[in-house]
Amino acid sequence: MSESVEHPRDVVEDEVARDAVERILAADDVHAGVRAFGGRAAALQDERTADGGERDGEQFDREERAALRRVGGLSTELADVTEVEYRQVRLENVVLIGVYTPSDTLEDAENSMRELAALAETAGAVVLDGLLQRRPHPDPATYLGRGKVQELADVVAALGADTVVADTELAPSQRRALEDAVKVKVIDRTAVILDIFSQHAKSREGKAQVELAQLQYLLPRLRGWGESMSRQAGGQVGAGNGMGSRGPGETKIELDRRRIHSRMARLRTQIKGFAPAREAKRANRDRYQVPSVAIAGYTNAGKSSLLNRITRAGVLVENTLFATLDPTVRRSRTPDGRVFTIADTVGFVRNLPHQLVEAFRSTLEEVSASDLVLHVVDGSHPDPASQIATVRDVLGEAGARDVPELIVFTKSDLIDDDRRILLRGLEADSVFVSARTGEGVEELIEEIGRRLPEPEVELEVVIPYDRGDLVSFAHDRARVLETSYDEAGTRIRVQASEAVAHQLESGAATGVVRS
Ligand SMILES: Nc1nc2c(ncn2[C@@H]2O[C@H](COP(=O)(O)OP(=O)(O)OP(=O)(O)O)[C@@H](O)[C@H]2O)c(=O)[nH]1
Ligand SMILES: [Mg+2]
Repeated sequence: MSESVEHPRDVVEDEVARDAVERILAADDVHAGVRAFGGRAAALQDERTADGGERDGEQFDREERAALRRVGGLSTELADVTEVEYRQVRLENVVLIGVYTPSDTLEDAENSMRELAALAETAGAVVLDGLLQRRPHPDPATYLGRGKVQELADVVAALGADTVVADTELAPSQRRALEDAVKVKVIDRTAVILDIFSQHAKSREGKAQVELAQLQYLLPRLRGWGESMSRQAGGQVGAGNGMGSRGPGETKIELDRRRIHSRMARLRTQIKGFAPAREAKRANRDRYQVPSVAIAGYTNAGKSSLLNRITRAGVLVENTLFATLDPTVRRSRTPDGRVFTIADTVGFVRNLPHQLVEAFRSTLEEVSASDLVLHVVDGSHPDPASQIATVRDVLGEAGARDVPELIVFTKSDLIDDDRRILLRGLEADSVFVSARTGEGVEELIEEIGRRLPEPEVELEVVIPYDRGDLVSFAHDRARVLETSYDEAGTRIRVQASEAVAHQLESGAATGVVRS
């Protein structure tokens, strides 16, 4: 049911959209209180490195002044917004909105908006503009202040946008009120993230997890034309009495609700059904006590690239958010020859919808069962500290708080020495690597070796020549220190876990020496 939607990005269309922004930015009307961004999608690697992302106050002012410039005659008629299109958000030309409170700095608010732009683009949208309002707190009824909502409606009409995206999770009633005022579809950050996940989910388990999260999100947001009637009915919804309190629209919603509930129940059962396969794999690793490393980190941090560097595994690397949704587990070795598994995981993002954390819990548990978390941080990101905090929050929620963590600043090819010093100050116990140039990767693997549990048994055995399988087993699961060839078979000296040692002993010809 969660088929992915293709959003072919037409270059020409993109240009036209940017033209519209240029045109609007060229004007200089003065409006205070709402800020706008020209900076696009700063969370995406190439955008940032391409234009350096630098802007001074003057540029910012210009944007601010231009933000609410009105262009007449371009309006999008609202035909029908009676239902939430949750599964295929079908974002097209969007305007982003955000509120920042006095406790947020402007810089944070901007970073968050740029990230929202990157998310919207990843979902397939073209971002036309972004508006920020400073307020003591978001308006409970309309998110932005009432006056600003009208200005937003004007901007939307002027730009010909068809969707507004709010940088928050809107209450269902806020979304409705905004939609009524702005006359185009309004969605929130959560819906965008869910949309990206549904486009990127590949495995059956991933798809089921995302669909469950989408349905959970949708449930309180069902809307039909019966909704206004139930509002008129003055809180009698669901009481089932009184004429007019149960229009046909509401009946349909009831029906939808029931269908959603039963679908969710089925998905939960299905997801539970996937657990045994994963547990079997994990149990097999556990049996021979193969140490496990999990790579975790913010989305687009460079996790898959690093895994590729470490294992040459050919994992999908993409300059897009949430490229990886299905955990990949590979094997690698420490420099002294010990085997460990290393797993890639789904990226995190601030305000990761809690429905998703819930739905991906089983996947995240993989992390909590590991011996070491490589917490990968994009060293070139403008705000690594808050990314680190976000990732630690989610790891905590997933029960991985007690797993030893190694901070890995990646993309070191993009940062200078000052930046290194700054990052080192942030996290003293960290390593720097570049998946692109390979810098620091060997040191990282050495560090992994130092931090993984040591095998406890040293053993010398002679394995008969007809048991080649046991010799390769030893190479696979243990650290082979010495090999020589006797008449009776292959003599090897290994360091191994108890379970592996036991296996080797049982197949050995003679001369088992334990130390
Ligand atoms: N310059 C540079 N770019 C890098 C480096 N590592 C990764 N990248 C780029 O960063 C982008 C994201 O890399 P991924 O490895 O897909 O990141 P990820 O953390 O797996 O991302 P998700 O799976 O989407 O959460 C890609 O465009 C990479 O080419 C690096 O060391 N240096
Ligand atoms: Mg990835």
